[in-house]
Amino acid sequence: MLTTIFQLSQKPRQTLGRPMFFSILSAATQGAGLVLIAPFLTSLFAKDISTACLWLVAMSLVFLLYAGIQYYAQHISCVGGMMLAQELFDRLSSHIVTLPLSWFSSRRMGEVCQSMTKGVLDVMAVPAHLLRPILSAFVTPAAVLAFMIFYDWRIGLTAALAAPLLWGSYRFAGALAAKAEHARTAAAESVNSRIIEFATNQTMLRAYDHNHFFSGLVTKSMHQEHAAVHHLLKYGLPGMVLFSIALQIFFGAVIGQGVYLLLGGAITMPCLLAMLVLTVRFTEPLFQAVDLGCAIRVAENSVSRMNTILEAPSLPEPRHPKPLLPSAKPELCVSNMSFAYDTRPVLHDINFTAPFGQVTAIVGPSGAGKSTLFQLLSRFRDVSAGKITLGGVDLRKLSYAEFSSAISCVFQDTYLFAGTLAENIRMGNERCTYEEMNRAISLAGIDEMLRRLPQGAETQVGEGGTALSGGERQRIAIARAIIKNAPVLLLDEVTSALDYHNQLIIQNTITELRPTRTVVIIAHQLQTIQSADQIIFLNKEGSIECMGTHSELNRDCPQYRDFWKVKGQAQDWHF
Ligand SMILES: Nc1ncnc2c1ncn2[C@@H]1O[C@H](COP(=O)(O)OP(=O)(O)OP(=O)(O)O)[C@@H](O)[C@H]1O
Repeated sequence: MLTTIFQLSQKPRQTLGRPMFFSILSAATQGAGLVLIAPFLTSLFAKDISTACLWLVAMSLVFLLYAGIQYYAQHISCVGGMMLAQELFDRLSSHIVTLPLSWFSSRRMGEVCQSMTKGVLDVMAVPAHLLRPILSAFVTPAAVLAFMIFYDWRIGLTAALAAPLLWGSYRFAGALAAKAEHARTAAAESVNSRIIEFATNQTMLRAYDHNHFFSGLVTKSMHQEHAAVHHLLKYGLPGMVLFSIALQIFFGAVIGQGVYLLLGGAITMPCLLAMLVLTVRFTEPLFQAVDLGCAIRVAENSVSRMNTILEAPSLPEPRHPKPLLPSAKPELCVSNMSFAYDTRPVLHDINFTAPFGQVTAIVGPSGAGKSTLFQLLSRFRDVSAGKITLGGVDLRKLSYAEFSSAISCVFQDTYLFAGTLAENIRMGNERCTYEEMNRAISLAGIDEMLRRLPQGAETQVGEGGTALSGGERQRIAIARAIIKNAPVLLLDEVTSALDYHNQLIIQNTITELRPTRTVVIIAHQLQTIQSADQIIFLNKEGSIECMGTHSELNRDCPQYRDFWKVKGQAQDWHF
């Protein structure tokens, strides 16, 4: 596991190397201090008080040195642990943002949440709290064992022969619990996923009075986690018992041989006492290691889960020394493009160009693939066949930074971050001037709304923008996209949450932005797209049925005409 953490860390010397070095030094000094007990006891029993005093002073000095090294080791271990936690968090978050959307699912939310919170803390505990006792558990007994062999080779040899038995039972105890620990972590992730769903879908759950039903599901997954913990205890306990038995055998063997040698006159009583004291000190760190075994396995599991996330392939991110986009007025071009979710084809042989300075609208019946096309244009997914180019460059060849600076998106589900309205708008361009901000606010039609709020743009929007209406959230998102000032503007259902008055404002905004942007809109409202320069009409099969202006399609494309007729009838429905 340490090798894996070494590989995961970008500064392994600070996070693990130095803590390890000083932990080993501290354990070796502890071992040296412990072995001095033997000559001290021997001199004491021989009534050689002055030599005993000398050994006592030597022992005190070594323990003083040990205390100093241990303090320093503890300090740099904690610092190393915190650095490691920060590094892992940064690595995970910067990798997650490069993953294709297809990687995310409800189950994965639990995995990501668990890895980025508890997982990071579990791994941080390795250098911060576990490394030193675990290393002591090996280094201190090894130092004591070396001295025992030196002091009396027969007792030392017995201890050395018993060591593999201890090591074997330690490994066995670990292996037994590791599998159960894996199941427990999976169960904990499942609980996390359920809790995230429970907390984020309160509106729907209340609307359908399903809170009781869903909290039952949460409770069920919690019971599964409890069962996994019981399972872990069941499998962890026999290993620990076996290790304790192995320790008792070891202890018994050393005592037995010591007494045998004493009775035969081969060693003296002080020598036996010194050996027994050393044996006790030999076993102490081992007991501690078994206690910490569970924490080590938890950290091992967390490391392996983090690796699974970090090894998930990112959307390819090409790097170029120079920007590739040749034009500041790029057009979006979709050529022979098809897309499938896994094996399920959704879009077939799509061909169209969205020119600069024009508005291209994408319409079609539900399930035709409009949102999928939007995700492909905004490169949240990669096409399965064909290509999408921006300014003549394949999107897959553009770096994330270059692509992102060329495109701004407004999504159907607008999310605002906890903070002020101004902060949320400024996310589009943190360096925007006061004038740019005001222009975006006015273009998005939120100036009147801001005037009504007592704190204006400094009003807190709440997490997710809960303090605002759907339409207000959408207009803030539009202001955020305008302020970014990217040459391509992608809008998904922007007017869906707006009343007629605000729809008109947004349409005027689009008209005003049109000369300086390539605008692509996914629209469900007839009035939104009537003035579009080009309409792409997708059919139920996910192919382009026809394209042209509204009047051209109305004249030449019966499916388009029928589509709006049915939609118009639906809009005219009233109770
Ligand atoms: N993540 C996904 N995995 C698998 N299939 C999906 C996924 N998302 C959408 N689909 C399927 O792809 C097809 C197109 O969906 P899409 O959401 O793009 O249609 P749409 O035209 O935007 O529909 P609507 O107007 O109802 O929002 C649908 O049949 C849908 O079931």
